[in-house]
Amino acid sequence: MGIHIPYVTSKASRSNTSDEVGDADSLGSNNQRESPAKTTKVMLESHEIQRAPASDDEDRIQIKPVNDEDDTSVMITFNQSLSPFIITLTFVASISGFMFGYDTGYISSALISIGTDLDNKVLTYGEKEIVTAATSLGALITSIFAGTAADLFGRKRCLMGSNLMFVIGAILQVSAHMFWQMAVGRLIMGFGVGIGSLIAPLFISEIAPKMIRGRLTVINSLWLTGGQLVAYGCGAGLNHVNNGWRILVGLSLVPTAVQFTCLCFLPDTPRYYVMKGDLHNATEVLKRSYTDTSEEIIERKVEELVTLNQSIPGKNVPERVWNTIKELHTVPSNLRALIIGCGLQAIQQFTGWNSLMYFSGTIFETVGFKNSSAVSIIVSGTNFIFTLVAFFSIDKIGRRTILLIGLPGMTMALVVCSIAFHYLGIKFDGAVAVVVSSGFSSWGIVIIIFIIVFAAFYALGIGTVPWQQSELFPQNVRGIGTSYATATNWAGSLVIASTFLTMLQNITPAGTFAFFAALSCVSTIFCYFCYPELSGLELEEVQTILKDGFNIKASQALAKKRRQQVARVHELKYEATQEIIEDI
Ligand SMILES: O[C@H]1[C@H](O)[C@@H](O)[C@H](O)[C@@H](O)[C@H]1O
Repeated sequence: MGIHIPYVTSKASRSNTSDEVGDADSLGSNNQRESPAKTTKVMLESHEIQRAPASDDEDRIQIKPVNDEDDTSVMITFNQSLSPFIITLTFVASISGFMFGYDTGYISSALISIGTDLDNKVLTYGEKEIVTAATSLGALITSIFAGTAADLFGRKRCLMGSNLMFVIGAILQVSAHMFWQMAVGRLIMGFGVGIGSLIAPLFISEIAPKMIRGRLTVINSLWLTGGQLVAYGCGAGLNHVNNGWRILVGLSLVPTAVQFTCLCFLPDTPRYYVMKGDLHNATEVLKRSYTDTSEEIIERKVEELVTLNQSIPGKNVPERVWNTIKELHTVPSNLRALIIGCGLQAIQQFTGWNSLMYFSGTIFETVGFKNSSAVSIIVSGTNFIFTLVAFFSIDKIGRRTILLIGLPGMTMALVVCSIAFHYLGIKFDGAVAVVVSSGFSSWGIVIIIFIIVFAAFYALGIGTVPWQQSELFPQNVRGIGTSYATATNWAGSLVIASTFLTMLQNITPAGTFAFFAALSCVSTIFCYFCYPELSGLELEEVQTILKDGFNIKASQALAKKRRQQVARVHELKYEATQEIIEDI
């Protein structure tokens, strides 16, 4: 029994699509390789299906293997549902996301419950800023090197190294009685956070089937925002427990231990094995990832990875690193990718979200809410829920669209908060905030509501999209390119964490929120002009889009077309399955 799935040739697809996508198609088809016009056999749900040359244009599946890394991805996608092995790898790698979230989240409650436990005195605003910012500083330092380290030592070993940093950092904090020990513990924990924040999305993007790469990467963000939520929840629960903050820090050892143990039994990514010349392990991992895919396709996939690996120039490691850095800055499409990658990460941080993450307890206490932890849970819960909304919309609605909904929404919410803070009238008496109109205020309610609205728009767009950074860069500069972008994230986080409370004091809360609103507004303009729609695009298409400009219109047309094609593949898959069922 055979079902005919018409074969695609790039020539045919080009002639078919030119009027639909105009510029986009001519951009997308530049470097396409001709698919062999021969009959290929593929397996669908253990039944043999034949791909035959198409006789008429209408029936052709217009998916063309055009990317820089895997001609085989389309075939694999056709044959393969998501395997338990890929799900396991994704979830284990995402524990780093959880650690990122938990470690940046617990500090808000800990700052309140530490009381006089360190140096027998209440922490000043400056000391609070140092303890908070130490983690961002640590993360900044390691994120600069983590991309190169991942290529040298492997993604898995880097993640395991980050686990060790988490353990050392947590032990130092749990046993701290002096402010400086606490700060050093936070710094070392930050080393782990920086490595994990870069490697986890990279790891996931390297093992994910292309068509759902966006979603699987958002799983890491879901764990991240989930980690923040859990930290707030535990923080609220332990608020009145003596030394509760020590338990809060100690709890972070659990996910670290789980990840380390799991990683002992799991492999690295196929791409890393190929880089090391270990083709046997690369093949094994691919086989376990794509259990329904034929050996022939797996072999071709490995060959493609090998070809790509050879395209990185240089005889030895330092030369290759140097050439990669040069290529990142001198190839125009890479430079544009870098501008977008770093730009989005900078926007994510400089629009102020983390000031709420780190200091929401302090802010809500300032506006008169006694149960500040409960409000913080609502805010981080909103962040989590809207990351879930992003998970469902990032591939369907598209990255650019959700960004351009999110940023104006954030601007509006920040403007309202700024106005409300103005009328609430907060003054600083030394380091202590004093609300001018004491008692319960309706402006306080407005602030809480619009901070929640801000959280929703943030999580939907800019909180999630920048972590898709791996797709911006071609394989040969991906490690270093994502390192730059991640380092930008942590540099921004560091600046915000170390200046926010000082800003509140010096330019007032109204001024601080107005400043963030202005940055959100400028960011909307940046994204409107510079961020193309990348959902559903093959990686080489991303490069081609960025070759001679940001090509927004062309990218939108191409993304739309790719979505239609994927829908058509699913339709065909369904029809084929139906036919098999009928035959039985
Ligand atoms: O994407 C994440 C997420 O939005 C977190 O809530 C935030 O704290 C991080 O800084 C950010 O990178």
